[in-house]
Amino acid sequence: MTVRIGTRGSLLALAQAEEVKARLIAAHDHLSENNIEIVVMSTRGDRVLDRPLSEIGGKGLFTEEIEASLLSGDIDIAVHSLKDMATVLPDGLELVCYLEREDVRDAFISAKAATLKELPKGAVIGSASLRRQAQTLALRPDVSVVTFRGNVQSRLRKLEEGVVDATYLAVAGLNRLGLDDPRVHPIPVDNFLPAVAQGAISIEIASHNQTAREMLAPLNHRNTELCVRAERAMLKILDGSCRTPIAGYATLTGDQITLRGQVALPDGKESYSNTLQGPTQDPEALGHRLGQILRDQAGPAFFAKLAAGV
Ligand SMILES: NCc1[nH]cc(CCC(=O)O)c1CC(=O)O
Repeated sequence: MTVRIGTRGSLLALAQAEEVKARLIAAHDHLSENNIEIVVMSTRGDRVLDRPLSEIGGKGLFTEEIEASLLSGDIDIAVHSLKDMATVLPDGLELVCYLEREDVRDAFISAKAATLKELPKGAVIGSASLRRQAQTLALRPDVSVVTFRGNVQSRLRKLEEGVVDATYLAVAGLNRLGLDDPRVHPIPVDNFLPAVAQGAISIEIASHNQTAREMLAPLNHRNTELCVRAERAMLKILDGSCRTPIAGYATLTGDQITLRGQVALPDGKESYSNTLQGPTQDPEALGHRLGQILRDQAGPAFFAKLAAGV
């Protein structure tokens, strides 16, 4: 039997698929280079590069083709950056495995300054993430944020070409690619709360695929799973559409999860944050509660402004 791993074709996605392959081989005597195949797929999100993700319709953008192949049995498992995954999966699919989370922080990337604060007045920052845009404008209302998409390498190239003065990338992605660059300045999470599930790799299977489920069980990192489940439950309450700037980060101490969350307007002029603790028995309940608290805190006027496209 050959195990087929589906993935997107970016260098980061490939590195993540290779990591899962190596872990499977290490965990199972019957698996080797000879019976695990990495199947590279192109998704709509990879092909449309000239528009912000929030405009093309975030949900399923990077996953549709891969998920169809899981359901048809053309592949057995799919490896994803969990932060790119919708909170509700199509029927018949499941996330069954979470690898230990990498560095969760964003990095500020610039040759001109080590922090956003030190950038010259009116600087131009490239980012397609509404969250990073909102967090940036909240700290520096004078800068402009321009849409800036593409894979990690192409974004670094645009920085080199001087298209922008700075950009952001997740430290996890840079680490997985082995990129060590003097322009990379990790930002403390307290100053710039990361995206929900940032730094976590998750593995999706068709629910009926018992073989895949059992094969992946030894790869699961329980603490990561509990934290990202709480984060994603919060995200689900606040917005499934990717049009709301949302940040969330959970940590675990003993049997308690501490979950921090934030919602903001894209222009950075309004932002609401809160922190809540709850037991590891029910990460979803914690996420739901914090999501509801943030929704009440922000109030109907906030969501009306969001809907109006402020
Ligand atoms: N949205 C693209 C994406 N999805 C996952 C990562 C980085 C790795 C991770 O967070 O797991 C990135 C690039 C980035 O935001 O810098």
